[in-house]
Amino acid sequence: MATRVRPSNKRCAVIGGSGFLGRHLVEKLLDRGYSVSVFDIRQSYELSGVTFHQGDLCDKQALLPAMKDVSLVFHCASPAPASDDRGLFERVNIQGTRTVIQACIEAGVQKLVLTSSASVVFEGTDIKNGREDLPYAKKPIDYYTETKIEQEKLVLEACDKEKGFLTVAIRPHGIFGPRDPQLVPILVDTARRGKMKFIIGDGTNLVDFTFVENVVYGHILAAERLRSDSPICGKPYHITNDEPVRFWDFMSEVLVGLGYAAPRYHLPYTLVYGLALLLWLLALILRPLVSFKPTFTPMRVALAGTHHYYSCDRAKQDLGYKPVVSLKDGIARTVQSYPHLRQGA
Ligand SMILES: NC(=O)C1=CN([C@@H]2O[C@H](COP(=O)(O)OP(=O)(O)OC[C@H]3O[C@@H](n4cnc5c(N)ncnc54)[C@H](OP(=O)(O)O)[C@@H]3O)[C@@H](O)[C@H]2O)C=CC1
Ligand SMILES: CC(C)CCC[C@@H](C)[C@H]1CC[C@H]2C3=C(CC[C@]12C)[C@@]1(C)CCC(=O)C[C@@H]1CC3
Repeated sequence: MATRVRPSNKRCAVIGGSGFLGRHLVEKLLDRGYSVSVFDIRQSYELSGVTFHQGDLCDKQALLPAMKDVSLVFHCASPAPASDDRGLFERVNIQGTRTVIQACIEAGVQKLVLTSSASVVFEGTDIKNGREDLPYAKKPIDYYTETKIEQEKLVLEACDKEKGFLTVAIRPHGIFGPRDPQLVPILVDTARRGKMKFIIGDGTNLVDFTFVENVVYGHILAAERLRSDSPICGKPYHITNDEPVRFWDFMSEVLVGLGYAAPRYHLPYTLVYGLALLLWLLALILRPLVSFKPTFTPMRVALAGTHHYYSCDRAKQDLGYKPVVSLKDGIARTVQSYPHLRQGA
């Protein structure tokens, strides 16, 4: 009888390992002595100790070789939230996640850690110190969020202690840090086009921004604590910097750090949201004729003008989580890492 190689505890796969969070996770896993197999639609770097498998996660046959002899899988791939391609989100986040689960089970993987999002409970209105028991958004703000909800449900429902397949979901919020492709680049692009002069609302809304290394730490703690006798099986966990900050203070600190002026003039939230909605509708109607992408989408306006911060007490209690990098240090390291985005560069 052929003996099955028992997957090594220190061998894992990162789906989405070429992306912003994925690559930081891979680097930390290597530091901690793991050998890593990366599965991604693109290969963005080379690193010793990492085996790359390029492919679409919707393709089980492509996934299986990346999971060979692997006991632990991190799934942090998703189309970019800025896309408005509903079909793509459904195919990758929902069908693709089903395929990931099937491939894990077929390959004998024991643990699956999903990168979900705290936004799965956000409907565009204030959330203050939201806990994990808030209901999923009934009216998600976009297709990205809609499909992240389904994705999280699929992964958590697949947790099966009897079969030895354990799952957990990490819900980060507003990840930032070196190599982030969206938050700082979008902010700087908006500033360079002279559109970062206005504060939406009164500017006092509190938001979580989470330094990427804290998000990575939360993932690794969850993976290492995931055992059939632990309380974390099949549960979601908020991972934040645990330092809610005024949205506009955070934006101003990054902008000023990079040499741009901080926004100063206030605009009423409802006015900007209404205009963003109108523009979004216009873009939809005119899509067959002209294609334009408004800067202030309803989703961005909602994120910029409301409170949305989350409690990470559950992660502190069950995972022993505590942020490893403060917001102040995270911002300083982020600003330093973008010399090419400085004013005048
Ligand atoms: N950034 C944030 O603020 C937050 C992110 N998250 C979640 O964290 C995770 C990582 O996000 P982030 O690192 O910012 O995103 P990135 O876009 O940087 O990384 C995602 C990676 O997945 C790849 N990918 C996309 N589709 C497929 C596919 N079909 N098959 C294989 N690989 C694919 C992407 O390739 P390509 O770039 O070519 O599409 C990219 O390399 C996501 O699940 C996201 O939902 C949650 C909360 C906040
Ligand atoms: C144009 C400006 C008013 C705002 C520019 C900054 C935004 C690009 C970012 C501010 C909050 C960010 C955020 C996300 C993406 C980038 C921002 C909108 C997410 C939607 C990314 C994916 C998630 O799961 C949730 C994030 C919430 C915060």
